[in-house]
Amino acid sequence: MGGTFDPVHHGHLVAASEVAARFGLDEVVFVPTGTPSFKQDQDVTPAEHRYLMTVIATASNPRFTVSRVDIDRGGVTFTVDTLRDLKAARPDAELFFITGADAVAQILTWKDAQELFSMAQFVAVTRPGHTLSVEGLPVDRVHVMEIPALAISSTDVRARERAGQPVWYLVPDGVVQYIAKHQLYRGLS
Ligand SMILES: Nc1ncnc2c1ncn2[C@@H]1O[C@H](COP(=O)(O)OP(=O)(O)OP(=O)(O)O)[C@@H](O)[C@H]1O
Ligand SMILES: O=C(O)c1ccc[n+]([C@@H]2O[C@H](COP(=O)([O-])O)[C@@H](O)[C@H]2O)c1
Repeated sequence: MGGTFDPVHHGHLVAASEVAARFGLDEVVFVPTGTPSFKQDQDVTPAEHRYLMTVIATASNPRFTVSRVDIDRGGVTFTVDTLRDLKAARPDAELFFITGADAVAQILTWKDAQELFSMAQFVAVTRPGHTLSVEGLPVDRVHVMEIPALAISSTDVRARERAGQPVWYLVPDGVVQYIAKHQLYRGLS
């Protein structure tokens, strides 16, 4: 599952769990972006914080792991590189790339877009207020999956932190504590 995870929240975790159940996946690898390609105009929290929060959030699920490939590669993150690195590490695996329908809606503008569809199947998870137009996308390689309505976003979590509002139960307890310990999101949008 690819995302900026700034921070990871229960919407991401429910989505990963639902997709794993629907497609019978052995493992869901959370891959926090290095420098997200479409968020270069935004302040993004340093990758090590996003990575550690994702490790904390997924630690209790034996099928959830976290990969550093996008962080360690450095530079702007492109999914074509993510998939190449994951495939190199697991040559026999059939890959499903999970991310939000809002992101998949723009997939034709991603780097090496046509190549992507031969490297993995794509699962676009929807959340309240986001739908996906599948026009122009190969229907046998892109699956849309509705996730039980969890209107949680990282943007909202950051805004709540900034405003001194609680984020308990929107993100895992360990992530609440990590945010407080490192005083994240006090000055970010
Ligand atoms: N509550 C949710 N339900 C289903 N999918 C979600 C939910 N929140 C995020 N996603 C999807 O997960 C993918 C990766 O998430 P990302 O790290 O960008 O989180 P986000 O909450 O969308 O962040 P931000 O608000 O900062 O844009 C996104 O493409 C997004 O659409
Ligand atoms: O490869 C690309 O060109 C590309 C462009 C935009 C987004 N992505 C990927 O889509 C996923 C969701 O991105 P984001 O910015 O919504 O967190 C994440 O894994 C990104 O690396 C990939």
